[in-house]
Amino acid sequence: MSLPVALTMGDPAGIGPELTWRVWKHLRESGRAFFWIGDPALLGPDVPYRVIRHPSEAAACFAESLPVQVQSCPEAVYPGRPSLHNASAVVGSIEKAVRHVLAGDAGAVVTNPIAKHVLAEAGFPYPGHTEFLAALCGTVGQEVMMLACPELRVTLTSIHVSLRQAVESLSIERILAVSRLTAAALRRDFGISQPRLVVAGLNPHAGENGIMGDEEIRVIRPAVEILQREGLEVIGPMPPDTMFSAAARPRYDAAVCLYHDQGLIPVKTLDMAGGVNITLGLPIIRTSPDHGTAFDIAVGPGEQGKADISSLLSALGMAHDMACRRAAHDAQTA
Ligand SMILES: NC(=O)C1=CN([C@@H]2O[C@H](COP(=O)(O)OP(=O)(O)OC[C@H]3O[C@@H](n4cnc5c(N)ncnc54)[C@H](O)[C@@H]3O)[C@@H](O)[C@H]2O)C=CC1
Ligand SMILES: NCC(=O)COP(=O)(O)O
Repeated sequence: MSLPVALTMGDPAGIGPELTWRVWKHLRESGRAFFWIGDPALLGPDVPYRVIRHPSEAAACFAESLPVQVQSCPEAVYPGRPSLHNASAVVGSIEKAVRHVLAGDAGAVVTNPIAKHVLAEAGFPYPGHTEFLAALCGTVGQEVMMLACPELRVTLTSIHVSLRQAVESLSIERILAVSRLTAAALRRDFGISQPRLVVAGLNPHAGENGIMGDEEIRVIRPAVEILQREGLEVIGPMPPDTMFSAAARPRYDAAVCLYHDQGLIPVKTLDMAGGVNITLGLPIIRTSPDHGTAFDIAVGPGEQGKADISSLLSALGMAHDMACRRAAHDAQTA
């Protein structure tokens, strides 16, 4: 990918600023340029940075300085103490990143973590990046959350809703839409020409023939059968307690899961450090680390604390790989 990646600020009181400069130090010789849309005051005096006006300036200075497009925080930032008054800057950074990618000036958006409850309290009407990005891209309703680590990929039929809402909103149509989108992304962005999916069950033992819940009979199995008739290699509903075992995982390329924690617990348990959050169903590429703001370990400007940079590194690497594969796929199918 020749275009630089746009990296957002995230919550300035979280670990995003520390991760950003440490990841830049790690990648500065790699040629995989990114620029940060954030407040330079958060970087500390020892991090060389260069203010850029346009993403096209990022690659040339990347080896020497962290390219920054300035997004100032209106209020002083205290590590671990998020402020409602900085919400506008957090949101502004995301908006700018998306604008750059939609304009063709950046190759992908990678987001640093935000605190959803803080933004909500400040009046932000979206439960997370995923829904906001869909709104910014004009693709509301098509967004799907994928979490991926080397051992496992999952996609979700519902995202930031209560468990009750996730179950109530489960439908044949939703499983079909998410499965089709997952298969398309595996082909286009992950280079898997014949994707194999598994759809999770919802109930213990996948319902045990209806004695422990009937969603498998009414909703999940009919959806799987439709997908199979379409020619997709898909199995399920599979009992959720065994489908993520080391023996089961090689049977599929992605698992379609029916609520947030059903998919995210196995990924984060297997690989909290290396997991990546990917938004499917957007016209742009977006990835993020799988973890949150980690306010409990956030440190001041330029300080190095306990934060593990692996997940942000994986997110940047994944964005780059997806862009390369997508370009090759699109060129082949054009
Ligand atoms: N993509 C995003 O913007 C995400 C945002 N969040 C937000 O983060 C906030 C805090 O959420 P939590 O559930 O506490 O999850 P969290 O991931 O921020 O923290 C959970 C635990 O993991 C540790 N941890 C997280 N990332 C780490 C890293 N890179 N290195 C070392 N330790 C790390 C933290 O110190 C904490 O003990 C919430 O407001 C939530 O909305 C959560 C997940 C994703
Ligand atoms: N648990 C993952 C998560 O909540 C991230 O959401 P988003 O901000 O990427 O939409």
